[in-house]
Amino acid sequence: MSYAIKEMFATLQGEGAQAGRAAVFCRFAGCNLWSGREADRARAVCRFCDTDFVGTDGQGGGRFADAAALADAIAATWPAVDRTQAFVVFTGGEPLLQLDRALIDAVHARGFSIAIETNGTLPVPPGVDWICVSPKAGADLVQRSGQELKLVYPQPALPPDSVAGLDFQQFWLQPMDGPAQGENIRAAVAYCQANPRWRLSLQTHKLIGIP
Ligand SMILES: C[S@@+](CC[C@H](N)C(=O)[O-])C[C@H]1O[C@@H](n2cnc3c(N)ncnc32)[C@H](O)[C@@H]1O
Ligand SMILES: Nc1nc2[nH]cc(C(=O)O)c2c(=O)[nH]1
Ligand code: SF4
Ligand SMILES: [Mg+2]
Repeated sequence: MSYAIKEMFATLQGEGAQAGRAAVFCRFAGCNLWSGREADRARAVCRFCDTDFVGTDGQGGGRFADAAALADAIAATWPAVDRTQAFVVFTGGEPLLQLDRALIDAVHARGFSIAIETNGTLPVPPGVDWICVSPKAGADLVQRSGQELKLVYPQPALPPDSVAGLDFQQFWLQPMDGPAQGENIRAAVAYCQANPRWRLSLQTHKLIGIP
């Protein structure tokens, strides 16, 4: 199968439990909860997205003919000589529209540990080493287990309590970026203080101006 990639770049994971870790980000094109067009945002299921995932025109993006071609490009993007910590984050868009066993195996064969950022509406195939699910109000949650659950906050129709019983090791609240960001940060801090099972995830890459 071929893969449509919006962009691919080396950076640090900015969010959640792995924040600060060197990573290759591989951003798949397309999502099942929004077309990515601003004209459709107001009637999308997911309306607060901070990401351009349309097309294949970003840095390091393109169409990759097969798993070996994409895995080679990921390996070539890893920034360090030391490959023992090689780490790729599959994101998007929604990576589970395209990520398959062939790609997981090809990336593992090149020595990478694999993380995924997903909205949880599709099952994660076996072999992914670190599953981060970020559930969305109004979308059915299919992937109900993993390493971290990262809830963008607030989503009035999806309170933290409603997902706190799922089978994850860690629970994160990530303040929604947008016009109310300041207020959302304050509300998330207050929620974490009152409910210590939840931790605050800041989007640290935005704070320091890296991708
Ligand atoms: C762009 S999404 C791509 C992966 C997948 N579609 C998902 O939603 O998890 C990557 C991460 O950014 C989060 N995110 C998207 N828009 C955001 C916003 N406005 N503020 C804070 N986090 C946001 C998502 O919830 C997800 O955890
Ligand atoms: N540095 C950095 N960390 C991230 N963590 C999750 C991201 C995403 O868009 O999925 C992201 C991103 O876009 N950049
Ligand atoms: S599900 Fe993820 S990629 Fe899709 S619109 Fe929402 S935040 Fe953006
Ligand atoms: Mg992002």
